Amino acid sequence: MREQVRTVGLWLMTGLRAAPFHSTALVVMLCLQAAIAPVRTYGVKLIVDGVGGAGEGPIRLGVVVILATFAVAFAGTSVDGYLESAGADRVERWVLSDILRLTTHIPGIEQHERPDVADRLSQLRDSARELGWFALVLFQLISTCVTIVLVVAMLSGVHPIFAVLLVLAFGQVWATSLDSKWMQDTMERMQPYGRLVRSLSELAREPRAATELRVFGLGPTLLSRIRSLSGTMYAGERRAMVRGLAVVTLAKTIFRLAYLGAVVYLIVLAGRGSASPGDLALVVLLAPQVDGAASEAGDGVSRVGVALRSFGRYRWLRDYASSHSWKGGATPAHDRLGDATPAPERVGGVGSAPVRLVSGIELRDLSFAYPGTDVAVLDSVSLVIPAGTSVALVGENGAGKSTLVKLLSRMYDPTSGSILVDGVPLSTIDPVAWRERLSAGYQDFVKYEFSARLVVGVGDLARLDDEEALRAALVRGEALELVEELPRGLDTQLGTRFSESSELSGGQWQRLALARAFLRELPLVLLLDEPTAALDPEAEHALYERFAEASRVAAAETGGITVLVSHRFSTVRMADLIVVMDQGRVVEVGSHQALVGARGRYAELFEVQARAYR
Ligand SMILES: Nc1ncnc2c1ncn2[C@@H]1O[C@H](COP(=O)(O)OP(=O)(O)OP(=O)(O)O)[C@@H](O)[C@H]1O
Repeated sequence: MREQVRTVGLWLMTGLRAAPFHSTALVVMLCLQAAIAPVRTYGVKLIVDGVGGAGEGPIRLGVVVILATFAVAFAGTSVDGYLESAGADRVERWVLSDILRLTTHIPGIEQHERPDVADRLSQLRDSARELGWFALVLFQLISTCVTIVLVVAMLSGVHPIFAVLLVLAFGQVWATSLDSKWMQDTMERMQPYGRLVRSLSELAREPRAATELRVFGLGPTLLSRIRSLSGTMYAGERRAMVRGLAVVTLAKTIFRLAYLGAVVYLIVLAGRGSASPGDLALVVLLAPQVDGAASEAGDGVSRVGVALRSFGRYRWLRDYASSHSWKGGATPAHDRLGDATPAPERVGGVGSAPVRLVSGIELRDLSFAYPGTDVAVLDSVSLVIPAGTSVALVGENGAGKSTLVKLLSRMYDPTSGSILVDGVPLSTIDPVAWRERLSAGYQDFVKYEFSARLVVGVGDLARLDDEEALRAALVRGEALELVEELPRGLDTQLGTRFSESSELSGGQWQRLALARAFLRELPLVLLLDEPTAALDPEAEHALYERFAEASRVAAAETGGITVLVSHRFSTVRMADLIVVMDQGRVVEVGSHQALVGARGRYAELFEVQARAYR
């Protein structure tokens, strides 16, 4: 119940913050409109009673009442459409930007890599439109409730027996909301199918997948998979729809029969002189209003249910973002989904990042399992990386190299053990400040579809307009010539999405990604995770020579460390320290010469590659 109250609180707060004027004006308009039909019917009753002998007074009042309702209806139809859509747009835009703000401000990447969390986030984005319509949904329900209260009050004034109809009207509301709940549950259950259909459909349209799909003749298979998944989804939804329709029809039939019975009873009373003709007119004219209002209230309740679910997800994201904000420097405990436990306070609070390394980085008995799993991907890793060294991580696929790189950039904190930066636990250093001291290049780099200047400049936004710095980074990334050949040089739009843009090859994109990594001068840690996989051997060799030079400068000036992940031993051998990993453990550490001399795992792997080149 407390959770529900918090969700409703968030709902109201969001509407009032995002569209205060529209929300308030809409409430007033809808309440006035809700009163129109019953009040107008009351005007008719006054006229009928006046004509039936009650005199001119009721007739005059009845006419005034009816004219007033027409005036309010006219004013309402002129402005409420605008209020509804403008208010809904404002709320939707506000919520969408808040979702983006919340997700981008989470320092870690768990929410992107953990399927159950990513699933919830995608559900939330899908329901952003529903959040936008929140004001309309809520206010329509309020308006319908006002109608019901007025109508039932009038009917009870005629005879108390009509109050019983209220109970049956709520039976209708309950049936409609049950119908909606079943439908929502089904749609939620079907959501993974929906997402799969969407991702398969995107795959079929994706230009980068076009060649492979054709070579492997995957088109028909993809199509039949999409059809079968859609079939499963629609069958589930149809079942829920039929079940809901049966319950709603039953409730409506009971209500209408009861109302009919009440009207017949009133006719009998009128025959005995216990009810006026105006009372009879009132009851007959109010019949469709009660029926309509009961159905509308049912729809309103079910839409409120949908909106509450959406706002429940929105609230969950807010809680998740706050418990994963790493306040106090600590990452949250690996929580169960939905149980977003607050981050434990850390003694000493957040530390700032050092400006230079004196002793280096030490991994002390470090183990790590990805959140939501209990497989130790890194297992009791202990390693000392002295300041000013370059270290290469090697090992078979899945050995844990990229995971270690993620931990060094504090995308995650270790499950146990620690990373010490000059003796200070990395988990106590502000992640944003720490990342300002890093730079990185990855194999699966991002192809930002920006201008070439920005593609490189995002590596250090402060130096976006520093031509000299950009040029130096391009030289180091072996990308200067490539940019000079672009139609508008650094200001050329890259990618395929704009008519004036230039598309690059995979290797050319990677050179720009490397230039980006080299833009930040003298980082304390330069992380290179297979950053040259798409380069030709000549470019790769030239690049590593420059990169070795850059690491020497960084080493001398700041004690900076370079961490390189690579499967190519010709580059690995240049590193001061080579770390061989196997199934999450460090199995050998040493220089190239020492490890070849030791005739262990490294020597074996090196020999296999060297033989292939002979
Ligand atoms: N987000 C994730 N969630 C759960 N498990 C993961 C995740 N990312 C990687 N793993 C698992 O962690 C293990 C180590 O993966 P990692 O990417 O660190 O290996 P790697 O040594 O870099 O491999 P490669 O040489 O293929 O790049 C693998 O078994 C992988 O399945």
